[in-house]
Amino acid sequence: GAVRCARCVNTDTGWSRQWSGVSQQHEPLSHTEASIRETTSCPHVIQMRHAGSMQPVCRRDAGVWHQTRSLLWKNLLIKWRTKQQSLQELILPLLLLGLLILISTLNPHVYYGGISTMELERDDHFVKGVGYTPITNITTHLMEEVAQGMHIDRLEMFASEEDLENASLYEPSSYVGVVFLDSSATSYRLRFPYNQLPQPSDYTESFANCFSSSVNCRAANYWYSGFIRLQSLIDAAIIQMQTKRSVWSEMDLNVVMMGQPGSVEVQKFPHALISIYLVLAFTPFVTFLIVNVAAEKEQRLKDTMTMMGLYDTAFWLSWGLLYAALVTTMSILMSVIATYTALFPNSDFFVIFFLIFLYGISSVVYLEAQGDGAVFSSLANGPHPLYVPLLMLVVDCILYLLLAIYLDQVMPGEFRMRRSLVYFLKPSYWSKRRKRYVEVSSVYDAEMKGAPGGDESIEPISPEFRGKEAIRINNIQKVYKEKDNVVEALRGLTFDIYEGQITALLGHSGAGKSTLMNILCGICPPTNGSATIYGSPVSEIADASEMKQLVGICPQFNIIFDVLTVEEHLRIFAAIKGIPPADIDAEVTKVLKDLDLEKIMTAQAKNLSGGQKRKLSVGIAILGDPKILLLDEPTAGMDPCSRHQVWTLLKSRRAGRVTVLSTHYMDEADILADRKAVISQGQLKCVGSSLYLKVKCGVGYHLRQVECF
Ligand SMILES: Nc1ncnc2c1ncn2[C@@H]1O[C@H](COP(=O)(O)OP(=O)(O)OP(=O)(O)O)[C@@H](O)[C@H]1O
Repeated sequence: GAVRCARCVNTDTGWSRQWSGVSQQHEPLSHTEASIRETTSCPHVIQMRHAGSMQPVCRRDAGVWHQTRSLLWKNLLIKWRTKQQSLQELILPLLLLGLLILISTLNPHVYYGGISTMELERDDHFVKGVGYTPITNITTHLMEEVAQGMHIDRLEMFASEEDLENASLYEPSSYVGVVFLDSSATSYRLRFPYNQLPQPSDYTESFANCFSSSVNCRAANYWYSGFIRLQSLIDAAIIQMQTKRSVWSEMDLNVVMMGQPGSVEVQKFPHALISIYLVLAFTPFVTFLIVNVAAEKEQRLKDTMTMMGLYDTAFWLSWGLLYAALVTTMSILMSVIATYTALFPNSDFFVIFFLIFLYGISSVVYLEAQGDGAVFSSLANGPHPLYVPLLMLVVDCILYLLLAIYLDQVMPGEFRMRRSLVYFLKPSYWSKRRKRYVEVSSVYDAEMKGAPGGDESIEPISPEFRGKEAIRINNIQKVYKEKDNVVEALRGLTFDIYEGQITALLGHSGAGKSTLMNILCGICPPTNGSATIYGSPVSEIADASEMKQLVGICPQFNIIFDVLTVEEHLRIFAAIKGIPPADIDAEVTKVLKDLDLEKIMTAQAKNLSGGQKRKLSVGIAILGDPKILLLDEPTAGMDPCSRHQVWTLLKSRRAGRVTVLSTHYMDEADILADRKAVISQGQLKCVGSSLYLKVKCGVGYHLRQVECF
């Protein structure tokens, strides 16, 4: 490692000092000095090999946690600066909770103390009149006996049950009927007014009255309505008739109501609302989280950050941790409020907190209904132990997280490489990738083997650049397929891009420049052909964080978070790129100075002009002084002064690096680029210096002289 590092420094001293991320010395070092210093501070080395030479590069290690911290800070800033949205997230659940508490207070639980076993008082004055049917000697005899025992005011006989019913209509509340069902009158039916006996539901619904007094207890109505007395008297009269022996005088009729422990009547309405409430309370969090994540995906910020070396884990963690903190805070607040008010007065704060936090409200309602509340003792006991929903909810959380990560990988959207459906089963996914040298055929190889160069459109490269093919593009084709439309964006491009040169891609709109850039960045895969960066296929760059850190990307669109300032952008992207925290200040200051962004460093991105936003995107690309710069129309929308600043910057860092930019401006390509590739309708027209292009393709200005007579 030491020897390789020394070579890496020898390639370009200044660049290597920054890449090692340790030495901040700016005065020139002799190669020997630099070698000694860098040897000790270069623990990581990537093997980058290309046709005939091998060039190791020190790599930075971003680290998931380092990135997560920066993104978390970014998310906090976004939340802070979009206060209105954040307030909605926090206030809505609390407002709803207030409403719920109000409803609970207006519908309080009813608490009943226990009742002891008691004998019901004798009271049989309810039966005023009794009618019976049919009229026979036996029934008349029986009912006369009964009437004596009941002290009934009126005893009437009816020919049919229908007549008896009609008569009862005049005295609906106290008229009782006895209907004998057989000739021996041993079987009979008692007809009592509906309001004098308990309904089947009274046993559960009106039980509460039994605690206040036995008179109001509907269950005791069998006694107080005279039902039991009448039944017993008829039975006694039948027995007497059958056995010729009076039993009524021997019967002592008493009713004892059994005692009952205390209970709580739970109001169903507020508790039904609680389940709905929890769903609603967390809805703003879910909504805004989706909005935030979707916005970053929609604006291709996530994909671009991924191409700059962002770990997916860091992205998900940064949002996940922020929202976990918000949900935790909200759950604590809700639990405190809920346990200290009428909502869950019997429950333990911590258990309620866990349940709210993990969304297990149904169990709380159940336990509150039992009068015990959700307490620690109910975690493992009872018919519905709480640990079951708690466990299920934890499993839910893990499952959803894994699902989010999986879907993000297999359905990444338009601007990222799609992984196979079973990518996690492949050993290559779990093993850390090392760069491999992949031989691709190229113009240069063909020349070296003595084969004729053939293609007149490609200017032969000067000898000092031979063996410095950093990017090799081999017969790349890209076809976009939409429903009925097939667009051939690139039709077999083959050329090399050299280290130490600035290469410009020129072409009209729709020529395929951005497509080629995206393929080189690894943002989209080619349909056919291959491209390699220092021998590594670009498809591997998407999987290799070390390689991503070699490449600085400025896509055609701006990589901008509206509410973050220029300086904050640079700091956050510096962390994503793995620049050590100690070096970030210096690196950010350098970029601000180089691009003259110091005056607007505290301005939020949404307030920048188009050209300023573009400058910021270029600044982000050059952060960390990457070995390879891929800039898609970097100066679009910039004023002449800013364009010059960018040109100067790119020229100053040309040596030892690979710079590729696409542009519409011929003057820009002329001034800046050592080599220009002209692309038209997805095909390469010409590659070479300005002079070569002028000679071969007639690119540039033509002066025609016409003689006039
Ligand atoms: N996602 C896409 N889906 C379908 N067609 C696309 C897509 N991206 C690009 N194209 C098509 O591919 C062709 C090349 O587009 P590309 O953006 O690469 O051109 P360009 O040279 O960068 O143009 P400009 O200079 O205007 O940016 C165009 O015809 C374009 O319509």
